[in-house]
Amino acid sequence: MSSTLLIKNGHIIDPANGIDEVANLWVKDGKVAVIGAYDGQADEEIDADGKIVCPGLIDMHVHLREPGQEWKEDIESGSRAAVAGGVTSICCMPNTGPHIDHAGIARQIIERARQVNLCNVHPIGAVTKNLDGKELTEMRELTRAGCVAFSDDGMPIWHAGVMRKALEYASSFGFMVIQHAEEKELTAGGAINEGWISTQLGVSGMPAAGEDSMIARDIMLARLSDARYHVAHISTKGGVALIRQAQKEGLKVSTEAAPHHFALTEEEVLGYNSDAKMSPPLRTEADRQAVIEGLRDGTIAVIATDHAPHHEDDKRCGLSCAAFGIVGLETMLPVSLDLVRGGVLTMSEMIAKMTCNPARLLNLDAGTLSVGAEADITIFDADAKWTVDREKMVSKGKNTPWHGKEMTGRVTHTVKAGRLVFAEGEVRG
Ligand SMILES: NC(=O)N[C@@H](CC(=O)O)C(=O)O
Ligand SMILES: [Zn+2]
Ligand SMILES: [Zn+2]
Repeated sequence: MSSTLLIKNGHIIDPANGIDEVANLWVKDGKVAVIGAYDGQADEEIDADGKIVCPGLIDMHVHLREPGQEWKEDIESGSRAAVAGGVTSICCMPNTGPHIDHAGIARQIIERARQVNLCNVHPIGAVTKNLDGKELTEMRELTRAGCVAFSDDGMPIWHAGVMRKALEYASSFGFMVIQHAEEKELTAGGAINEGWISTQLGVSGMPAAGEDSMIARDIMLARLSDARYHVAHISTKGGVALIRQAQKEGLKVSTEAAPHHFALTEEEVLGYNSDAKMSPPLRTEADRQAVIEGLRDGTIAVIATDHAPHHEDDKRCGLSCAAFGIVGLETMLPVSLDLVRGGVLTMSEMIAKMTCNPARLLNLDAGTLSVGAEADITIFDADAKWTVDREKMVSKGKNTPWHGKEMTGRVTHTVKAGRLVFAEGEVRG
């Protein structure tokens, strides 16, 4: 049976197709059918007057914790948090238990995500077995099982020889290696950024040089093999400068920034707040400004959350011992809208960093409102105000640094393949 959905009078922004206009959007049988005037009767209507209608958001850096740590998050709760945040496609990192280091686990995750049936879940395969940085996984097998990139995220690919092989091999079939850039010899034992705040608090720090030196080495390796290299969650001024230079040289190097790294600084940890502890850590104002400049000039093509849910027990044990990571899916959009309000990005540029840009890097068939495309659509009110309440988060993880903070901008509807999966503050299905 055929079904139609009409999204009426919304401000449609589709960066991939250069669309930026108030119009009607018709969805037929789960696909984008028409943008513009069209007379007809729809089975379902959404009034999007005064709202923005864009391709469903893509978050290419998420920790779903399943299999292995389902008390922190699972594929279902993570998918629910995603659609509550307007996200219709997520890439999940392999630091699960077991790790996504063989095809069977990747297939299981995809199968479970299909059962949950809320958003697309694309696994990222491990670079090395057990994420221990020594022996490469069966990378080709992982891509055949549905993995869209490779990373040992949580851990760096430390050995230069292993990294070189991974870059060469992944690139030979067009995939990129995503590096958690951290020189552990410099960061071991650290909990927050190294600087005057770590000194004042008496907490061990992680110097920016730990991130910069790994990125510098990797760029040399990417140059050596003309490989596709992507830096996860970039946080330092030096790192952004290195990536910018490598791109000028024509290397196939890209990066992403997480909302916390362009919105917050290390001052968040002054009250020993472990919900502001993550890896890489919140840095200085100069680093934050450099990340913002990188987003502005295009060096940083993608906004990705690094959604890293943890249980209370892993967080409420003091700054030094608390787990690294914060949740991000449900606050990604309003925090990023500050870039638009601050004149850093146009609305279309911001949306591109969460839709067509990650889709291009990962070869995903998503992130556009092209006629005939799967109707994954996010509708939001850019001016709606709401207050973050950790207890009301859809994610199992309540570890947000924004608890009690007012946000401007709220997702009102999320549509997945033509089906309303989030509306009126409720996840459906
Ligand atoms: N970002 C974090 O602080 N934590 C991540 C690991 C990671 O992204 O490196 C996690 O898995 O908890
Ligand atoms: Zn990481
Ligand atoms: Zn991560």
